[in-house]
Amino acid sequence: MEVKARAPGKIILSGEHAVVHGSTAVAASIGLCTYVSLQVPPSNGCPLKVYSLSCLENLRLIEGAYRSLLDSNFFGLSWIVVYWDENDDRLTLQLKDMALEFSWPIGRIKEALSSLGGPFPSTPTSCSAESLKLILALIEEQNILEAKISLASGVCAFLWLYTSILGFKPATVVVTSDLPLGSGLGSSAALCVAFSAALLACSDTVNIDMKQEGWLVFGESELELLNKWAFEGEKIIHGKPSGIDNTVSTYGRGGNMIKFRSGNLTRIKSSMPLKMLITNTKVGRNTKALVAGVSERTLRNPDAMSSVFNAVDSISKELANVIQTPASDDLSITAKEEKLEELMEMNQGLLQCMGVSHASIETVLRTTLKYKLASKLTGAGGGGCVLTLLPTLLSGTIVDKVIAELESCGFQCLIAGIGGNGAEICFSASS
Ligand SMILES: Nc1ncnc2c1ncn2[C@@H]1O[C@H](COP(=O)(O)OP(=O)(O)O)[C@@H](O)[C@H]1O
Ligand SMILES: C[C@@](O)(CCOP(=O)(O)O)CC(=O)O
Ligand SMILES: [Mg+2]
Repeated sequence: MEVKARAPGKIILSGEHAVVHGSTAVAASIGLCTYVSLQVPPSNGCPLKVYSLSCLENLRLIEGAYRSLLDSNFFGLSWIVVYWDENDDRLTLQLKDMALEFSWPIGRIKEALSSLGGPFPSTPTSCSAESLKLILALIEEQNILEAKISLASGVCAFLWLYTSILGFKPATVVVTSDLPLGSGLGSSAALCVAFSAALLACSDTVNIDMKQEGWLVFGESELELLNKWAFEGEKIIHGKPSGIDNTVSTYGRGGNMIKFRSGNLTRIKSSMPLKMLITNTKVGRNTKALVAGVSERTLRNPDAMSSVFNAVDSISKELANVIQTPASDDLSITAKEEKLEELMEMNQGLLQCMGVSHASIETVLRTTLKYKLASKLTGAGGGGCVLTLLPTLLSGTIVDKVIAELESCGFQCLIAGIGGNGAEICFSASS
């Protein structure tokens, strides 16, 4: 059986970092997703597939399934039934975009992690420091290249989610993504949401008709469970996440945005067309380190930082109001856009106070300001992506000029659809 899951990335229009400290933030999903395919073989001893001898070539497609071949003669033709062999049971994770594969014999995972007691799919549980150590030991055995060591946290999150939700079943899991990694567009959360969605869909906890075709959405209670598991994965990657990224990636729906504060979401409907240019500075950074940096600054300057976080809270609430309030004779779309630009600039100033801007971000701000366009970083900052509001009346020529100038600095620009769908799953018979 194969289950596929997809989960979108996000942009934060206001409130990143401050949201970790209890302020309101406003975010929306974008039309770039992470995809997970999970292939689980049938339980041991069950025939995996029946082939006619003329299709024997196809057997080569099934790695490691040769040992228990059973010859039979069925309706006068020669057929071969292929059984899954327990000794070949492996858990394999392929990170396609990085051309990386991790693979462990199930016996080895059991030996290392059975003390953790999984599976407990309906009880989202945090990965303790001791459990993390055991998981890291399994990853170290795979000799991950130094240059790709930052991926280890994603693999840890995978092993924790996998063994907690499905236990010690063999499977092949393949990950691909449209999202740039470590750029502020929420690739870590999209990964955890897509993993959790695929795993829960395969578990006995979630009641879903596997015969339905096309992309499916979980019901509300399953979405809540999915979001909680994804948050546990995000904790392994971010250290101290607010939960906004996994919430947006789980619950995004039909043009909605999300207002988020202290774990609670309010869906908000935008009453205006919102077009954002996303500029990826391509300066790599790590959310965990940036979030920890803001917490350290807060410990050193509690009163000043509390004022900064309060100011961000007011900006996010105001921004949500502007987005929701319909345009009228008294409040034109242009006036609303000017208000948004001002709020974005104020938020960016406060992000600088938190110490998460970067020279490359400042270059984007200066470049877009030449065209009278307002910008702010999105996500954790320290490099990564910057948002620029593209007002409705802005000519296509200006947009082209800004993009050309930004790209001449070595940055990469894209205009993504805002407010797409959240997590979805799809079943298919394994090929
Ligand atoms: N498609 C993916 N494949 C492997 N790891 C991923 C993938 N997407 C995200 N990750 C993990 O998430 C980390 C990036 O997360 P983070 O620093 O929070 O940045 P962001 O969430 O903004 O992209 C990566 O270093 C990796 O561990
Ligand atoms: C900085 C923060 O507000 C957002 C981080 O987003 P990203 O991982 O940079 O996409 C952290 C969080 O809310 O968990
Ligand atoms: Mg992240």
